[in-house]
Amino acid sequence: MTAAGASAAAPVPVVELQDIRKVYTQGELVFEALRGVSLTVLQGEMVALMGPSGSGKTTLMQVIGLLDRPSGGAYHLAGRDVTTLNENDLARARNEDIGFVFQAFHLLARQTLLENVEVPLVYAGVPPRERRARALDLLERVGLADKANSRPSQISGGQKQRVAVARACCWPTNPLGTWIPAPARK
Ligand SMILES: Nc1ncnc2c1ncn2[C@@H]1O[C@H](COP(=O)(O)OP(=O)(O)OP(=O)(O)O)[C@@H](O)[C@H]1O
Repeated sequence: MTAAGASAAAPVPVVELQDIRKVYTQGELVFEALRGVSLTVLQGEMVALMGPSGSGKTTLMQVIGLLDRPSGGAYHLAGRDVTTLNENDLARARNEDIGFVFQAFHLLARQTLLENVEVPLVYAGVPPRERRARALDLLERVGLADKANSRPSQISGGQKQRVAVARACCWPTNPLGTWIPAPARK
């Protein structure tokens, strides 16, 4: 037996940080919140970021989530250098490549759960019928399809979190470019 054809495909790096630094300045005060963070997250990997209060977890997540720019270092997201993107391209990358579940959920109070989940697809210009179908599919996956027309004020904290998870998964493509439909339902 030869090795050729027997080896599994190499895992694809999705997040690659090299020597990331973040400096906050307030007038004369300069504070170095990140001092050279290097991290690689492969496709399909689950990573938990842990550290004492004030150690820079939020700062790092804001950099990874393209909500803030690093002061130095290199960041490649799904193989693309994102440190040089302009604001429009950053907004597009946030919409297409990143899903966020915020601690406080940040659901839109006046919109239904279905409309909340649809939001990333509205920004991406996906036609209404398709985005409704996708959002409903995601609500089904988190067990909330029967509450699609409820508002955030009518559901529990755990249910809000599930809606936020569904919204975070609701992007036009995943970082590597494919939409994975739910398995057929009986
Ligand atoms: N906008 C800012 N201006 C100046 N300093 C900041 C700013 N944001 C955060 N910091 C400082 O940077 C450091 C890292 O903050 P960060 O919020 O990333 O920590 P954290 O690990 O998420 O903390 P916690 O677990 O308490 O939420 C802290 O010392 C904080 O005071």
